[in-house]
Amino acid sequence: MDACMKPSPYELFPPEVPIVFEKVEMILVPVILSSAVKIRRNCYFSNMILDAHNIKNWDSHSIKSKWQSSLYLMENAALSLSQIIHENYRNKNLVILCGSGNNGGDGYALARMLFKVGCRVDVISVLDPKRGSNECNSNYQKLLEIGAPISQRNEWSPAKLNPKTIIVDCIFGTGLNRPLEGELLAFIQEINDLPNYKIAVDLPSGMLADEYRQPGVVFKADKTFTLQCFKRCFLNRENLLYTGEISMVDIGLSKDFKPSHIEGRLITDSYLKNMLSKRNVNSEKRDFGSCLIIGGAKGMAGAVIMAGKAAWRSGCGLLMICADEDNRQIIQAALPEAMFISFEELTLETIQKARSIVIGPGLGKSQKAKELLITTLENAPENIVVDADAINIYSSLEEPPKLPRKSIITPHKRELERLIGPTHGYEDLLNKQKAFSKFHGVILVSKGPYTQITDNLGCLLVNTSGNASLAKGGTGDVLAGIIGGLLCFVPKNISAAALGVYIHGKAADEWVKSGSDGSLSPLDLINLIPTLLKT
Ligand SMILES: NC(=O)C1=CN([C@@H]2O[C@H](COP(=O)(O)OP(=O)(O)OC[C@H]3O[C@@H](n4cnc5c(N)ncnc54)[C@H](O)[C@@H]3O)[C@@H](O)[C@H]2O)[C@@H](O)CC1
Ligand SMILES: Nc1ncnc2c1ncn2[C@@H]1O[C@H](COP(=O)(O)OP(=O)(O)O)[C@@H](O)[C@H]1O
Ligand SMILES: [K+]
Repeated sequence: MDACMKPSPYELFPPEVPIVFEKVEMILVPVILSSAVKIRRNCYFSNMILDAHNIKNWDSHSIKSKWQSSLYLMENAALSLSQIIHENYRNKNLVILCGSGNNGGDGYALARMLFKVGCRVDVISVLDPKRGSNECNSNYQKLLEIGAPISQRNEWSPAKLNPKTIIVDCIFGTGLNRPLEGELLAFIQEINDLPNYKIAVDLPSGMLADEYRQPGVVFKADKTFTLQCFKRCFLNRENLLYTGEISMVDIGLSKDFKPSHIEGRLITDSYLKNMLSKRNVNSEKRDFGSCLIIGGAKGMAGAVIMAGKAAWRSGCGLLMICADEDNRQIIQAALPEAMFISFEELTLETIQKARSIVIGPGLGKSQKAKELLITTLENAPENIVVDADAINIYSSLEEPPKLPRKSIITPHKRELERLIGPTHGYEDLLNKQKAFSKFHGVILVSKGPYTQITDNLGCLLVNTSGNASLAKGGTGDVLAGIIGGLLCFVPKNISAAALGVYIHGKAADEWVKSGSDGSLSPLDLINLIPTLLKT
């Protein structure tokens, strides 16, 4: 490509990572009708991660092409918000804190809709609406007209608030352009000290939409309902401290908007739907390839057993486990589906013939492990997952062998730092992760909440499934196994990585629907794979 020609954001992403508007059917209570009636409504979520400039342009574009007036768009945004808040919190007392920009406008419109259907809402004008945006002032007037209770900030004492009241923050959204100061800063600090459950609309106030590192005081929400798309600042996991759990709300922005820059894309349910296909009636096991798992040093058989079970459930046709001879019996008893070979029995032919390889779970850091890693990397096909101890050994080598192109490396935070070197803050980490992916031509899966995947093209994919129940020993082995299994038949490695992290997280999401988040065992994830892969 001509060096002067910047690729469009669409060219940057491979075709197998398309922009999608995902349709999700939600059952909602239409608050403007009657709370007894439930309707089904199709919501659309974009998987684009955008900066504040592009979000603003998207709003303006949608107003011009679809809504005609920004008030109509705001009305629709508030309608979606009111439906979700009514559905989840209708029996609670709410206090809505409103600023003077359009985030404040959302707050006044939201309060009107909730007030009309009998919710207990108090509204606090944190900033003077009359000196704010037209949309804010107009919605303030509409709320006044219906007689809803509105107080000014200086008339209201947060300290007297009932601890059970939910605080809804509509003070600042994407328009905040500098850290909070003076009275506002002190006000947010006072609110943060309260024990109440807190919700932020679009962004927690004080959070700068484009900044990975927040320089000032930010509202600390338990839940953030963000409008239409995932914001750049959410990429830094440290900001989860302020956002709490993030949910996206469809506000009806038009689908034909072309942003000038896309930070990355979210991995959502559409991946699962697009990637899965039924097996042909005349399939045979070799069509799905064999997955070879190398790991399981003495005393660490469990890691390869879990990775193997996960690969098996994810659809590979044949499974082979290569582990320490001492583990032969336990592995064969636990995984009769797999063939077993010891470290000594591993030949170059076995490595070269495998459709996919997972190396690392329970591998240990012995001299033998080191030799196995080097031989495997030098001879493996490109369908390889390098995980756990294999990453640690690789990072410690003075002259590491070349990583096979498009291999998938799955470090958690500490392993990532061993691989790419020490980092200073999220921006540095992301830049180094991207640089590593590009330089080595590999796919790096940085694990954790919102697992972030980078590839050789500079593409950033962010997973939306999963929860803290995954913070447990052994769940990483399961992930490596799932990706290894998928690599046997999913055509592109980036898709196998994205699909793997999504399924893994989704299994955890399914688990917490019925079990407590602390009780998950990695094996529970494996048991959930079959239903998630059902086409
Ligand atoms: N029509 C639209 O454009 C829509 C906007 N929406 C909402 O509008 C929000 C963005 O609205 P705005 O652009 O009005 O921005 P905000 O509502 O975030 O408010 C920004 C206002 O605060 C001022 N300000 C910035 N930093 C400040 C600081 N540190 N201290 C004091 N004042 C400060 C700015 O000058 C501006 O007037 C979104 O987050 C979203 O909630 C939604 O209603 C959807 C439609
Ligand atoms: N708080 C969290 N929210 C979502 N996912 C998490 C969280 N903590 C851990 N995970 C996921 O759990 C897995 C843990 O992997 P890893 O740390 O390698 O575990 P182990 O080495 O013990 O198998 C990763 O897929 C990671 O993304
Ligand atoms: K807000």
